[in-house]
Amino acid sequence: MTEKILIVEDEFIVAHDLQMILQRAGYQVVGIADSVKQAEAILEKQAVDLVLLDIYLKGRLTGIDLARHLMKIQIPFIYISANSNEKVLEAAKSTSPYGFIVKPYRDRDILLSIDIARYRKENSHNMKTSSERFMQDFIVDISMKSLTWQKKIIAMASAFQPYIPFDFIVLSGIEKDGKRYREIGITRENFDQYGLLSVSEFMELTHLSSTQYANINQLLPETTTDCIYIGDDFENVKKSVPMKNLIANTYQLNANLVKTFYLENGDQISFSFYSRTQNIYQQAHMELLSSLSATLEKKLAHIIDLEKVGAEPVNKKPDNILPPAKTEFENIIGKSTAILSVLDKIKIVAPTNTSVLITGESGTGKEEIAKSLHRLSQRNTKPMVAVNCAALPFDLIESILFGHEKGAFTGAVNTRIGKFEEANGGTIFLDEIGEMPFDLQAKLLRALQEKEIERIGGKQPIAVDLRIIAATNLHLEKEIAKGRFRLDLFYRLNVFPIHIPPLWQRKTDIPLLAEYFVNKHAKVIGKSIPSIPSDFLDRLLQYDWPGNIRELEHIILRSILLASNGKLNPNDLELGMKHEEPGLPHEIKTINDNERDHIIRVLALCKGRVAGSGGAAELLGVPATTLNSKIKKLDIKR
Ligand SMILES: Nc1ncnc2c1ncn2[C@@H]1O[C@H](COP(=O)(O)OP(=O)(O)OP(=O)(O)O)[C@@H](O)[C@H]1O
Repeated sequence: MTEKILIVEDEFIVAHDLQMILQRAGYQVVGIADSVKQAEAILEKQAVDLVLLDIYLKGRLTGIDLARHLMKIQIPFIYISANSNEKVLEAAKSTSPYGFIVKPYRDRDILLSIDIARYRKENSHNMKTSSERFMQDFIVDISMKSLTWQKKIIAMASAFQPYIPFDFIVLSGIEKDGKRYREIGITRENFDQYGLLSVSEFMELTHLSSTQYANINQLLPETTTDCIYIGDDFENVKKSVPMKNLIANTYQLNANLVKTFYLENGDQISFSFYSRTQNIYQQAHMELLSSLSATLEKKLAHIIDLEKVGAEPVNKKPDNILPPAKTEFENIIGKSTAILSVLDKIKIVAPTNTSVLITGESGTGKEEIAKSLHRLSQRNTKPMVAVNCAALPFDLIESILFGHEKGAFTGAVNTRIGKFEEANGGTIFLDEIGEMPFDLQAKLLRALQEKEIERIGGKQPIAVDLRIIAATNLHLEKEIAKGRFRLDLFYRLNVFPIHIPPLWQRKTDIPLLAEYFVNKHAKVIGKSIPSIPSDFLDRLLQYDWPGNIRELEHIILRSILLASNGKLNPNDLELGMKHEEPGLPHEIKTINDNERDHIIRVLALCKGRVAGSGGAAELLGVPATTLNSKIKKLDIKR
């Protein structure tokens, strides 16, 4: 089918140039508009598959205004603008475009961006239908299981979580007579661990007497009208509905989505989803619930037994019906809202073929997330090949990625298979993608789009079937604004972004991580550390963790090495966590001298051990072979 494209551009010459490019490539141009008003008139009359959109147009309204309308009516669009400064990009980004082309452009930039937009559209469509299908099947399935109503509710909540993230749900039932409310709360305790909360337990938690509770509830109970409350709307609804205010304050919640289902027997069941994450609920969440309405209205009566809700005691302990988190994410420790939402995202995207861009500061666990994505994908029997783009020698990078033929250049004595071919059928993990040389970014983009690579000196392209996961600790939009990163590559990679927050934003994970690292390293080192003293933990919690989880792990490893009589000493932490004040040191050392001194200090700490767990190489975060060659080069002697 020929895609129908609308051009919204106020410069006549540019608009006609675009039209020629598109028509030559076989696209149908359904119109050219020079203002938002004119574009809206065409959109009303014509079916349009894609809009090419300039930012500054005739009239008061800009392309960004039209973009908001296009978002609503779900028509993909690509910006074409001469303005690529950070501010414009930020505003454009908030409208979720499918691409951004900077003027002046070449014909192939336009065509490539349309290909990328098509890729993104197919992905979001597949993701939407697969989540709808999954939830439909799940609801039917769980309704037929012979489980208690409590277990069924928890199973359903847990299935909803990746698609409609929440920290708390209020389930309200209104029976046929319209009078009696049945209410129950669902709390998230951990990944795939939920607890049910009865009204009396909620009263206990909030120190309210039944009269006080009844007063609040009678004033205005939890609402049942379908609505999304985010930002100011959430603040306002808290003021007008005291029950919402109480719930939000009790669990530090910041957004709410309400959806009611009308059962065949006349009962109504309403779901009020709450999240700690601000602005999290969007129209897409409501649409997913609406698409499930028919199934839910038929099946909910077999899942939630309103007669029993409120009449029976609920489980106090978190219930756990699905396989425990350990089997899925055993390498990722943490139960902060921030890390749980990362795990939810992994769960959604892992089984698909979608490209993922992982962002986060150094040492936040980007590589661990990439490993989980691969492990939970259908490609897990094939390799995941990791490439650190920052560590590749500039002149060899192309050959390392794509391979070369024998004799392709001086020194190419044998044919060499590149990382892309090595990862065929599996996943390629491009770490530190922001460091990839600009020229090579075009080749990478071509490889991704055309699904084929060319070895240096090769005569024919080689087909590769890969899933790409990229990671960066750079702000890629800033790199784009500085002209160091390709905008089109960014759009191709950033199909499903996962941001990992730094450790200081999820300090609640520190005790769990500390316990995990103490157990992991004490065992290998052969020391018994039965517990973590509270003063040691307090000290860890006070620190601001500029180096994230990697730094936490190293500091704990070093405290274990220094511990005597099986007791971790908070004073040992001082050593590791002290930060030099910025500024010039008294004595200016060469880089080599500095490196030499640092290695000597770490070797002394590890009693001269280079390799293995607890060895200097591990503490320094380099392979033992690298450290050995540095020791030799820097002439470090025992
Ligand atoms: N949630 C976690 N649970 C347990 N270990 C973790 C977690 N996150 C990270 N780690 C550990 O912390 C260390 C650093 O993680 P990782 O290498 O994945 O970080 P990164 O973000 O890729 O760093 P960089 O940007 O420097 O490449 C690793 O040893 C990893 O196993």
